[in-house]
Amino acid sequence: MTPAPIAVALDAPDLETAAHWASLVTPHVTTVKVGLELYLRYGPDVIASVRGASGVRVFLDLKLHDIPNTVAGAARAVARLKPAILTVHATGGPAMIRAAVEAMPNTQIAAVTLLTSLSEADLEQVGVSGPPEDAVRRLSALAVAAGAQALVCSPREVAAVRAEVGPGITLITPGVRPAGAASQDQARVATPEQALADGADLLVIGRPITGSADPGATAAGIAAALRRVSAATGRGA
Ligand SMILES: O=c1ccn([C@@H]2O[C@H](COP(=O)(O)O)[C@@H](O)[C@H]2O)c(=O)[nH]1
Repeated sequence: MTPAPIAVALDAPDLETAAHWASLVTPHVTTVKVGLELYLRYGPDVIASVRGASGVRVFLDLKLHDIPNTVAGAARAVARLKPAILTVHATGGPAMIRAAVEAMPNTQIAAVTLLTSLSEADLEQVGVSGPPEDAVRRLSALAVAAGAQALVCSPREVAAVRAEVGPGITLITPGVRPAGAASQDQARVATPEQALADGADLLVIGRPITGSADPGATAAGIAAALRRVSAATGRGA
């Protein structure tokens, strides 16, 4: 069975757990994601541990956000780890995004638009007023113009972003929750089926898989649901 376009977020407290989750889900998904919790605790060695023998694609979600020179240096520092994807914040601006792109020619630089944990009210508090979709579209256009090959947005905005940037850009959506699952600290969410049908290329899913009794079986179940959407719509999977 072809693995589904899912990046499982390995937000684990220790390396053994992360590597175990990775081994359980890799038959069913294309990608595993290493974020701040694991990377800051274990450093670069974590990448080889989760990549394991399967050689699964690793998405390094460091969400870099600093002046261009510093981001370029940070990107060069992780380039040897050969992540498939590295995140930077779109609000770092075009020069910062371009610095990351130029520093990592063999990695997709994904610009995070607005964190999926932020509600419209939260966004208002940090000075982003109006529908989140408007700011997400604007940041997407800016990031793509600066060279980003991928964008991170919520599944609620993915159709609008696709309309904005066209077919050539990889759209990555965290904030994915199977029907009936708790949204936890995510604010702008949709189901895996909806995210794929609306144009997402890669669905980031963490706790609904890793917090389940059987992460391998849960990943397999979501992958099967995505294949059904794909068969019906011709999208992804
Ligand atoms: O806007 C964003 C950007 C990144 N993330 C990351 O995705 C996962 C989501 O995990 P869940 O357990 O499925 O909520 C997590 O690693 C975040 O750091 C995001 O959620 N939103």
